[in-house]
Amino acid sequence: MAPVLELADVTVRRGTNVLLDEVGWTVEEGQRWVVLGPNGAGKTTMLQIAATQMHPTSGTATVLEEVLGAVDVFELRHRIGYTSAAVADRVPRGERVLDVVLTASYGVVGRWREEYEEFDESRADLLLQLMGADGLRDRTFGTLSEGERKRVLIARALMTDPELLLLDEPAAGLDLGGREDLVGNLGKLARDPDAPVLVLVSHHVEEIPPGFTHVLMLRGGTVTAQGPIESTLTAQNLAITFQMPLILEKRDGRYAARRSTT
Ligand SMILES: Nc1ncnc2c1ncn2[C@@H]1O[C@H](COP(=O)(O)OP(=O)(O)OP(=O)(O)O)[C@@H](O)[C@H]1O
Repeated sequence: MAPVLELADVTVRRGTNVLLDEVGWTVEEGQRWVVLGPNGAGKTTMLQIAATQMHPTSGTATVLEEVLGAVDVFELRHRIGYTSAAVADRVPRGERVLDVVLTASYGVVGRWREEYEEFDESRADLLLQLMGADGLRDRTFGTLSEGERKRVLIARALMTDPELLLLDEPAAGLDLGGREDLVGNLGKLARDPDAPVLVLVSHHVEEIPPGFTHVLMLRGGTVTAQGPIESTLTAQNLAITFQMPLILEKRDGRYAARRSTT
């Protein structure tokens, strides 16, 4: 089966800055990836390429078997669910939550004159329910807490029944309870064989939901480690990535890391 996502020697340059440096990465059907790295590592840039929001300066990015630069990205975007701080910023604050989810069907933010079927509304309601946000459907987006917004945006990202779901720091800004709820929901999604291929960007190993299968670590635009999570998510690889001696623990499918003082 062809990979869902394939980056080959992908480099992104802005002026003299190298945001990504000859990155190679292959994501296959059924896999659930976490992308870890410190601030400024290039995680968002990598996800923007996967989401077809950015093209590489050099190298080849193939998303859902289509090569970026040789395809109508607007058609391709329909097959990709994507949440990020930038997506959240584009949602009008006065937009009704149900419409935030519904409008994904047209790839727009802000409901205007599009027509929706009853089926679309039922699906949006179901997804809000799946994310534990069904009580919010008639609220406006601007009145939601940070955690509630994240849930709504993941429901939105799932609306088109995507083949690839890209989540850029979905737990950022959440309190402990909110993070645990989110990790629980993403863990359920990770274990669902019908769920899309998942890629989650995070700074923290504590945010990795159980069921995630692979990890890619990035520092300064360069991949420091990648592969199956069991063998690749090690204290040594984390220490190289975060440039700090670290202790890594795993318990009940969850990870925790802290600085080593020895
Ligand atoms: N347009 C640009 N011009 C110059 N440098 C840029 C530009 N966009 C991003 N960068 C730099 O590229 C690097 C990678 O940015 P990116 O947002 O991909 O990192 P990140 O790993 O997602 O970081 P964070 O964890 O802080 O969100 C950063 O140092 C950033 O300052």
